[in-house]
Amino acid sequence: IVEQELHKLYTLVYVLNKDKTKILLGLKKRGFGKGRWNGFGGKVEKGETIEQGALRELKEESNLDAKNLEKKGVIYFKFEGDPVIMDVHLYTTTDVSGDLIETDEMLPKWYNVSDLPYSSMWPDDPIWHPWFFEGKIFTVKFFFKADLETITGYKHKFASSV
Ligand SMILES: Nc1nc(SCCc2ccccc2)c2[nH]cnc2n1
Repeated sequence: IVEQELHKLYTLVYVLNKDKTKILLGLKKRGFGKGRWNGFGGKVEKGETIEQGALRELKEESNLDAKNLEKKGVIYFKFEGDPVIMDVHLYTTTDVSGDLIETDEMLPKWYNVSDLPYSSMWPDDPIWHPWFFEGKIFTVKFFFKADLETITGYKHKFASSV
């Protein structure tokens, strides 16, 4: 029998300053990824596009409105024992308005891109961040153990620049 893969859509938005020396991260205060610094994002809901979901999550979690989002790729996460693959659609923006606030989801903080708190971030981040900061557009799939900590493998592709 052909086993169908189950996918669930998510977004992840990174706000950078104009000269891309600083990046806005949020410390997740509850739920999935609690205790880790990350971009802003979450589930894409019924009736919204992926991009609308990204804008909504950024607003809900930081109070920032992004004028436009730049698509950087998709990161797929497969966790051992869980049939559902997470499709995390990755965006950046340098064009935001609104007053940054702490929400019950996220504690925001600006970091120098050269000095990110990787020991308190997801273990895959240092693997794909270099591609991301080099402006590459990529897809990458990570295989995790059920501990949400151990990466057993990954494979990636770069989008053709054409
Ligand atoms: N950087 C990063 N982000 C995520 S989830 C981001 C999307 C999300 C999903 C659910 C709630 C809020 C946000 C990761 N998962 C496994 N490694 C990971 N790395």
